Amino acid sequence: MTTPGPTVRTAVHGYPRIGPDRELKRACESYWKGETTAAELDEVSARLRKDVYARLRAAGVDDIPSNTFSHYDHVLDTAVMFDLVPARFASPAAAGDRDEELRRYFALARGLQGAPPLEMTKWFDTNYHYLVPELAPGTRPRLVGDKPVAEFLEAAEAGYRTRPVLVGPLTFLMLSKPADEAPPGWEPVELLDQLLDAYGQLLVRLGEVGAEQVRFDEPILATDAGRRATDRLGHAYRTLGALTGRPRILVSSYFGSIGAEALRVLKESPVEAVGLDLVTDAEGIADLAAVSGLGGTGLVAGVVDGRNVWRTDVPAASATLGTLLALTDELTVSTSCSLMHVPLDLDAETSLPPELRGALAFAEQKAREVVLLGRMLSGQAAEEGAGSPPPAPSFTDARVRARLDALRPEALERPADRDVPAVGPLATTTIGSFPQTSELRRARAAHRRGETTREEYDEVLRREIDRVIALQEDIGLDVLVHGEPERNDMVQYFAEQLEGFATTENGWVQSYGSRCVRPPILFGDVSRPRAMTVEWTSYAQSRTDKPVKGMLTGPVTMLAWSFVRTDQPLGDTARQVALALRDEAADLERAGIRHIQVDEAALRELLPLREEHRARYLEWAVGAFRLATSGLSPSTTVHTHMCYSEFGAVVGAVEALDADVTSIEAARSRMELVEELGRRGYKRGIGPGVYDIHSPRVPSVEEIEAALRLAVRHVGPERLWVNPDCGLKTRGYEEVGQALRNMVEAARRVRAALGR
Ligand code: MET
Ligand SMILES: [Zn+2]
Repeated sequence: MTTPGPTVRTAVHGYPRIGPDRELKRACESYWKGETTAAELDEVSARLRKDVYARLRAAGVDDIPSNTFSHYDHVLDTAVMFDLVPARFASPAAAGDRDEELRRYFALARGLQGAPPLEMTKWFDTNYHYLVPELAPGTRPRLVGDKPVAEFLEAAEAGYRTRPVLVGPLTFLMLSKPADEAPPGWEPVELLDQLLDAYGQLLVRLGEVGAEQVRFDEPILATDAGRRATDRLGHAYRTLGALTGRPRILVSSYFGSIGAEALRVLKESPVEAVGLDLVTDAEGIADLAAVSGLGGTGLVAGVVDGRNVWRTDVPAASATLGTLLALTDELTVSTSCSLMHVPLDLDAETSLPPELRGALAFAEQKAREVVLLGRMLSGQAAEEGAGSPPPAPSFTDARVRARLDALRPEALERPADRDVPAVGPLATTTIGSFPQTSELRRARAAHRRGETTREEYDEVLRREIDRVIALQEDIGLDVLVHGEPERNDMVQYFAEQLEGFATTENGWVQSYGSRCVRPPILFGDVSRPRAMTVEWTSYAQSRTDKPVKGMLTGPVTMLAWSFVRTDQPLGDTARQVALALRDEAADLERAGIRHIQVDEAALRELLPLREEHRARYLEWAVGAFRLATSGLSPSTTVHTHMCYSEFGAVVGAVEALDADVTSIEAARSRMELVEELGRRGYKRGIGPGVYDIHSPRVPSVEEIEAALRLAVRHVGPERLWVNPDCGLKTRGYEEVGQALRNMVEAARRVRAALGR
């Protein structure tokens, strides 16, 4: 058991960068408000970086990454460093003017008067958002920044020999989008050679200052498009590899396997090591076998899950690593991806149930798992490791399982010829939430701290509902909502009330920029002890004669925005959530609610990165939605809502969900999806968002009218619903009132023109 093995190194891809107490969020926000200076912000950031290095060293990690810190986003950092900044933002600041430099950086992320920010989109299938660079044929990448060099030197000064991490050139270009001025058909990846020059300069520069190894992250290789780009991959790393005076190169991918073809290309290229995610799918090992191992190329083996919160099954991971020893001369134990996707430290959680706590590992604990595995592999920790218990215990509930088993397939179908009562033509409604005012937030915080009674807090909520109902009646909307004032978050609100979920006190994860979320932990079989929304929805209904729409968060979205158990397929877990929602929907119906919306905001987000996995996913995702909604009477109107417009990949799913009304973002995509649905003969209701709620701008009656006329042309007036493109919770009442009035007026005009 204690035979000394080869020397094995340990590494992590990255670490939470927001700080143990979300220091980065606070520091950025005060800087934005002008309360602090650039120097003060930089000081906090430097402290946070050093804290990460210190934690990783204390855990015993050998290869500590640098340049994984960011003030907002690592893709944005890369764009700025290579001067890939759209013309609507001012030209580079005079060297040395740090305040100017930071202002421009944040302007790209947050926009300026007259200069909308870069688009934000999800980083692969995670809930982290990156900023999308805009490139055009005339874009000239050049190295103008030195963030990786400066952070390497800063770390070195503090006594840490780090490994700088860069977003790889292929991933960077494939995640960018063509700027408006780019000719149709042009793709950012055509800038590869020019960008490689700039990357090359940076690489050599890093070598000059003493970096021994640089890691290039190429997660794009986990997608179909990335896997098809192996020629470019080979070209990029042959080019970078040929530079003299360069550090060693490690190319890492994550969020899925990269396929044998990409692996072969990297093995044959001059790069010294390849990093693979061996957690997300089981294919990585087969790929390694298919290329007969890596031989002299090092392997960084991601065996500790970087994006979920469960303890690693140490014996199993250790066995995997044992196999890998035969496939490379140089093995490094690592995480599957950056730990920025999990909370920082489990020790900060004091009120989790102990049996659950014992099954969890956050970033701090995961770094230690990596080190333990490394020691076991090199024979230094055999006993320790062998004694480690298996991970996540199963928390099962026989009643939930029995109920699901007993469901007959007929129970999952609503009659195809159902005829829900018409509200339209051009029925007007909203997506659910109304502005979360500071008064509401204060009341919630005070209640959480125990400073107010339940009754007092409920009274605040009832007053808010009164106001939201009165406002909607005044505006003249057709189907009203209660406004969701009781919800801090559309997932957490339900997670707090369902069995099988736990919520954390400090489990913050960066979602974008300074925005952090605390994903709930779905650890056991899910059930609903009592009704979750009926009280508020019924109260709202009691205040108006217009129909009030009940609001539930759908099963896929509940999963997408939580950390989910891995001891059973996601689809099985989704069914349990769906069953609880089915009960809730039934209770709403029994309470007289005639419209029920089940939001599937994240249906697109969980869509697998690779086409070949999509059909299976859509099957269970659609099945879960149907399970949640099919118990309702044929005369209840089932609504659903999705938050995105690039819709090709899921248009079939929209039809399959079989909701009576689907609201979806369309404001920015010129009603393309309505056209597509019209073409396909879609026969249910559709509510293309008629204006973009992500901006405070109030849309004019005329522009909404134009959008509606276009939509009427494609699907006719009867099935067309009129609504904003998402919930209104992030907006203010002033703009919301005006925007909705304009929306209702636009609908009235279009109806009048149709003689209705
Ligand atoms: C992100 S989708 C939001 C849907 C939810 N009903 C809301 O209006 O806020
Ligand atoms: Zn939405």
